[in-house]
Amino acid sequence: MTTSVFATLPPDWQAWIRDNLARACSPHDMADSMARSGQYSMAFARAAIGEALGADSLAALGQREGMPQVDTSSNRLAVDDRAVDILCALRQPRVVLLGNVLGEDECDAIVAHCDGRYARSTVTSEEDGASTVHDGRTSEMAFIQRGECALADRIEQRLAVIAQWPVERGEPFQLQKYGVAQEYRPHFDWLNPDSDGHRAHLRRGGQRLATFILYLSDVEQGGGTAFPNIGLEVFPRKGNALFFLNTDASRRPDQQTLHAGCPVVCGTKIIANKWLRAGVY
Ligand SMILES: O=C(O)CCC(=O)C(=O)O
Ligand SMILES: [Fe+2]
Repeated sequence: MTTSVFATLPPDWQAWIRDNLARACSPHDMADSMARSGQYSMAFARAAIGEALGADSLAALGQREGMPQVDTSSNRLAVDDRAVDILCALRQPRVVLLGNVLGEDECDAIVAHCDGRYARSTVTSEEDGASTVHDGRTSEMAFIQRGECALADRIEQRLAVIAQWPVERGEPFQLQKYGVAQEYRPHFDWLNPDSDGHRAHLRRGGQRLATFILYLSDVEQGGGTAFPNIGLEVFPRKGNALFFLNTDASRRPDQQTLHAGCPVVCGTKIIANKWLRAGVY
C-alpha cells in the first residue's frame, strides 16, 4: 500500500478502517462515520479509506463502490477481437454463462502450461486461514501467477473487459482438475467476515465479489457446476465461462450463491477459477 493520509491516522483509527473493510462494510458509510466523529473532514476520511482499499484517489474509491458486471443488453460482446456469446443470464443472484470466451487452442495451451504442476486441492480454513486439504474438495489444483504466461495475462485482460473490473483486483488463475468421481461439494466462494481465518484473507484485497469459472475441457458425463439453492446446473463446455456474483450490491455475502463442482462420471474436467476482489489484490 502506498500510504500518505492513512499512515497519519492514529493506530485505533487504522484498525477501525481495516476491520470494517474486512467485514465488507461500505467505504462510503465508513467515510460518513469518520466525518460525523468531527475529527476528520469527509475528503480526508475518503482518502484514508481509499488508501486502505489499495486506491490512491477519491475517484478510485468511488469506482470501488460498484460491482463487477457483465453487460447482457446484447447477445454478443466484442472483446479482444473475438465475439463472446451471452448464452444464459440470471438476474438474482447474478449468473451469466458466456460462450467463446476462450478458443480451443487457448484452452489447450493453458492446460499444457500447468501440466505437471498439480497438487491436491485445498480450502481456506475458517479457523486459522491456512490452506487445508478437505474431504469436500477432492480435485487437484495449480496456479498461474500474473506475469508468468503471456496468454494467461491476455485472458485476464479479456475477463477484465467482460466483467468491467480491473485486472489488479483479481486473484491469480487457479486451475482445478477433476478425474472420475472427484468433486467440490457445495460451498461459497465469498470469504466469511465472521470467521477469524477468513478475516485475515479479507485484509488483502477485500471480499471476493465475483467468480469466473473458465471451462478448459469438455467432459463426457457429470462435472456440472450446480447451484442447489436456485436449482441451476451449468454443464462444462470447453471455451465457455461462467460468471457469478458472490455478494449482493452492498457486498454482503449471498447465501443463494452456494455452488458445487459435481462429481465427474466420465472424462476429465479442467477449469480455471478467477476471483474478483473488492480491492487491489
Ligand atoms: O468445479 C466447478 O464447477 C466449481 C469449482 C468451484 O466452485 C471452486 O473451485 O470454487
Ligand atoms: Fe466455488
